[in-house]
Amino acid sequence: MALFHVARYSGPEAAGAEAEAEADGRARALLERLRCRARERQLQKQPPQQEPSEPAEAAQTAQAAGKRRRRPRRTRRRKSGGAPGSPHAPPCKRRKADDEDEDAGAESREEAPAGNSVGAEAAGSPEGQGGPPPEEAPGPPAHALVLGGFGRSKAPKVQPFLPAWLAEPSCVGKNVTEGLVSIEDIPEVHPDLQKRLRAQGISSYFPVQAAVIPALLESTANGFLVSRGGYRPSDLCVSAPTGSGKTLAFVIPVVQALLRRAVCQVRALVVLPTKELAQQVSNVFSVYADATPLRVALLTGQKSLAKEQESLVQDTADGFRCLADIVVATPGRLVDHVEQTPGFSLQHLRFLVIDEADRVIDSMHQSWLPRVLAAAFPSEGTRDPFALLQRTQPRAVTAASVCCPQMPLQKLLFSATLTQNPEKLQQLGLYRPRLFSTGSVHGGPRDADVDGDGDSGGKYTFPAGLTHRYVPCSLRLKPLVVLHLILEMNLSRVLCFTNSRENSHRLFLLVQAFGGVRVAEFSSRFGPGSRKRILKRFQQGKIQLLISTDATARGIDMQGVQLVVNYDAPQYLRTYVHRVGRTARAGKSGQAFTLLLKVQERRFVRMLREGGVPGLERHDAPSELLQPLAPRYQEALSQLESAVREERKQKAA
Ligand SMILES: Nc1ncnc2c1ncn2[C@@H]1O[C@H](COP(=O)(O)OP(=O)(O)OP(=O)(O)O)[C@@H](O)[C@H]1O
Repeated sequence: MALFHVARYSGPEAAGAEAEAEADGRARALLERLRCRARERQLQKQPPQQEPSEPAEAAQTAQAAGKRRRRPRRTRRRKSGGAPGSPHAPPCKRRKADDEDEDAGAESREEAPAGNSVGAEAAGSPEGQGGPPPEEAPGPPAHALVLGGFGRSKAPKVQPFLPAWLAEPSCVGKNVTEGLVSIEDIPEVHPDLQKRLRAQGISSYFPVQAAVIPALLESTANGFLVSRGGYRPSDLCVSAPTGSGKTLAFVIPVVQALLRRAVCQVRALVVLPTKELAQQVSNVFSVYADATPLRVALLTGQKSLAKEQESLVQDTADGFRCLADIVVATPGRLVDHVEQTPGFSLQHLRFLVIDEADRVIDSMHQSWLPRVLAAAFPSEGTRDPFALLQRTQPRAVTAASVCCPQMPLQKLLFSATLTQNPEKLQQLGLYRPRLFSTGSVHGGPRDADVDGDGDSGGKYTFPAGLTHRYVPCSLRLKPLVVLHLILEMNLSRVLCFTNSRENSHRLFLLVQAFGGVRVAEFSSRFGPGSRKRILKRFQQGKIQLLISTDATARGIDMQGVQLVVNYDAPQYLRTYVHRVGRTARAGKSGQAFTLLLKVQERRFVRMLREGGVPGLERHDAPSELLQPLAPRYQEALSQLESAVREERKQKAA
């Protein structure tokens, strides 16, 4: 079968003759079509029983008419675009011309229906004079689908169809300084924990805590086994801004629920994406579990596997004894223990908390969750037949399934940028999930380009005390602008993000060579111990400018960060949300500056506008203000060069 039709160009005369013949043919076809139509109309007027053979004939005629009706379009196309392969029409242009022609045709068809054009042409024909006026020409049958208008009409935006639990979340207040609920107003919280909260300087709950804590406590009101009404508790998803107190929203109810436990078993597992975050959350658990019999274990790889194993299980004469009620872990290290630690059991797990859940979902390819679930729900063969609680995967409720008590495993997901993509959430196997969210039902940025994963599903909520600015500048002047901002504003705690550890290191060397700023860098170049020390020194105010990769962008709670500088603009909104969220935490104010090259400006401004950033201001760094720093900067640049050369030599040696 030929894929292309090649028409040979046979000179202007031939082309003219061909055009004439074509025009003639078109006129004949049109005439024939009008005749057919007139015949059809006549037939319609006559009762069918008078002419038994007519339907078939009419069908044939209609078919013929249909065939003929298609012909003019083909000729028109040939006429306007030239023959395929013709030198007058290069292939790609021709296709465009075809499209335009088709579009225009479609549009004209919509504006002036087929009947009209026929009518116009029929005005000059004998049948046309005798026939009904064009507007009386029968249109397509009511049930027929009329295609067309693809070109110009604006396609309506496709709204994602969300399941009810995502479409109708329980709304949580956005602003942590408004709608606070005093500690006494949630009497369900254990008095000892209330005392602890007050000792930490907390007198009221932030909105997300006031919403989530009672909901979680309700699901454990009847003990570990079932929630109110005897049903399995719902899994919870919580989406609230950075610094809005999500950590306490799960720490308080988990600690309270476990207070009643008789035997030490791993009953709460908290999974976080980085070591630093896991350490931070473990510290918070320790504060609230301190005066209780509950024990917290941290599994991140900061200590050796053997040391971590010692904190988890004890090998006794009667068998293994569990030493931890709450385990806080990073996914990789958790899997190591599931596979290599004898006696480490997750069969009594009651809570699985996934903090920074969207990031953890992104790392689902590491398949840590199936392994954890396999350990939590043992298969038939590996189940202890004498265990009091026989645990099975959640399934349809039947008389048989409720006859013996089951320890439910409740999943709790937290993030400032929780995915709204039902398909991604489905990977977690959530049971009757419930969403707590500060945002409206998300329908904003298409995750794909704003977030890179196509799933934020909407605009994000930012801390109310955060101001967003961008500084247009050239690549050469970026470091100078950072120095200018710090020195001009006289800031004591600034966090500066770059997109790579190389960029962080170079900027660090440059600022160090410039002098006058207490600077440090933070990236995967350093081991866990050094990283911990750097963060501590930053917390203590010993470091004025911390230059970091995205390793500190998520979840890290550092007190008193006044300014976040995006030295390298983040590619995705989700990254921006977390980076700038290191300031303006817990109702405080803070500033975020993003340095933008000319080529980045448009996309970035659009991304933030679509992402729900409340007012992005432009901040110019005029050259007269940068000028006084220039000589020192030039000197620092030459020092940087020699420092880099030196480092290369050392690496090569
Ligand atoms: N009710 C409260 N009153 C006062 N401060 C609080 C309260 N709850 C939490 N905080 C403080 O607010 C800060 C931020 O809390 P937290 O780290 O839990 O925020 P987050 O929502 O998890 O932020 P991120 O999304 O960045 O991880 C912490 O320093 C915490 O001690």
